[in-house]
Parts: sequence; structure tokens; C-alpha cells
Amino acid sequence: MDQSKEQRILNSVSYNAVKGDPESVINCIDKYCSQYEWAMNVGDEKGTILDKVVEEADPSVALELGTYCGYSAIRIARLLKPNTRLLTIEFNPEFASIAKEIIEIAGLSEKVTILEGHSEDIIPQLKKKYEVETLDFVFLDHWKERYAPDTILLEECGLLRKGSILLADNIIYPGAPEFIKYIRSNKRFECTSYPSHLEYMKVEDAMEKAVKDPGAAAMLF
Ligand SMILES: Nc1ncc2ncn(CCCCCNC(=O)c3cc(-c4ccc(F)cc4)cc(O)c3O)c2n1
Ligand SMILES: [Mg+2]
Repeated sequence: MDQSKEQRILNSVSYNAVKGDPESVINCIDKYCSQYEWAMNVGDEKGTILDKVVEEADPSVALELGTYCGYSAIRIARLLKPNTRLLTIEFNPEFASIAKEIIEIAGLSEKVTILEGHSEDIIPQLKKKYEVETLDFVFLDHWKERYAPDTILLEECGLLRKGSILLADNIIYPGAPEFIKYIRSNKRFECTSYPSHLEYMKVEDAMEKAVKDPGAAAMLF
């Protein structure tokens, strides 16, 4: 049976990356996907935006929707403080198991929990089954048509607090028009657009940050 592209990415990381060094895993995946096979990792240009927003959020509990090979999970988890955690949801079992191995090579298995399933099924379980109170940071990188309904679901499940930060990938390409319409017209969120490029390509793309009730936190003091 021929290997999948994701298996070939794992082979490259396993052979070339320095065990326990997240930066070397990130660089290895970016090198492989720009030189040999394109893959839908957030990449280094948008990854730098992700890094800055994660540092701004300084989350105790972070959620990622759409793990894929674990590239963005590693970018997020390498910036997390001790005793903080990232939960990441992936429904494709092959991707979930490849991501688990790549996250292990990066030495970040303690900080990252991969939850296998559909976001719409797992989000309602986060409070009770995964002992989440509220989410400080959410990275949306799964089905683009699920960005808006899952943001509403996170709200309905009481998982967002004043100051929770959402960051969404692929606002231009493939695009998430319903999400943009929803989030920019919702007075509870303050939105910022970060123009960039599609991973490993010269195609325009962007990320959207949405902070819930930003002013409210400031008004308390
Ligand atoms: N509900 C639920 N719950 C849990 C889940 N886990 C996985 N999924 C499904 C996720 C399926 C992959 C999502 N990501 C993308 O589709 C994506 C695509 C491109 C792209 C593609 C072709 C081009 F020519 C150009 C650009 C680039 C990106 O950066 C992308 O992120 C889930 N869904
Ligand atoms: Mg993406």
C-alpha cells in the first residue's frame, strides 16, 4: 500500500528533526512542504502571526480545531507556560495518529491532548469530560463552514469568557465568508484582520482575530 503524504511528512520529521526540539520539527515540516509536497499546515508566515496572538493570549487552556499533522499544535504548545494545556480536535484517525507521533518527537506530548472526533460532537463535552472551565484561546483551522457554527456552539456551551481570543486561519483562501459575516457583525467581538499568504504559496490569505468583550475586562478597573 503506498504511503500517504502525511506519512511521508512524519518520516521526514522522524529522520531529520532533533528529538525534543519543537523548532527543529517546525523547520523540518516547512522545509519538506515547500520543497517536496505542499500540505495544509499553517506554515511559517501565518505561523508567526499565530505565535504573536498566542503570546498575547498567554493561555492556561487553549483549543485548536483541526489538528492535521500537529504543526500548529506544536507552534502553540511550545509557547505555553508550565501547567497549561492545549486540546486539539481532529476527526481523521490517520491524521490524529500521525500528529500524535510528530508532537511526541517535538517533546510536547505532556502539554497537548488530541481529541479524536468532530468539533460539533466534542465541544459540548469539554466542560464535563475534559474539565475545561473556559477557553483563553481558540485556533480555528478545520472545515471553513464550521467556523461560525462552532463559534456559536462555544458560546452556547459557556466556554468563552471576557477576553477570550479566537484566531481563524484561511479567511481569504479557501475562505470563510459566513464566519467573517457573523463575527464582524457581532458586537460582543472586537475583530482584527492580519493579511498574509497561503502556506508555501504566493497566494493571498489572511487570519482573523476576534476578542470577546475586550472593553469589559478593561472597564473593571
Ligand atoms: N468539524 C470538524 N471537526 C474536526 C475536524 N478535524 C478535521 N476536520 C476537517 C478539516 C479539513 C481540513 C481543514 N483545512 C482546510 O481545508 C485547509 C485547506 C487549505 C487549502 C486546500 C487546497 C488549496 F488549493 C488551498 C488551500 C489550506 C488550509 O490552511 C486549510 O486549513 C474537522 N472538522
Ligand atoms: Mg488552514
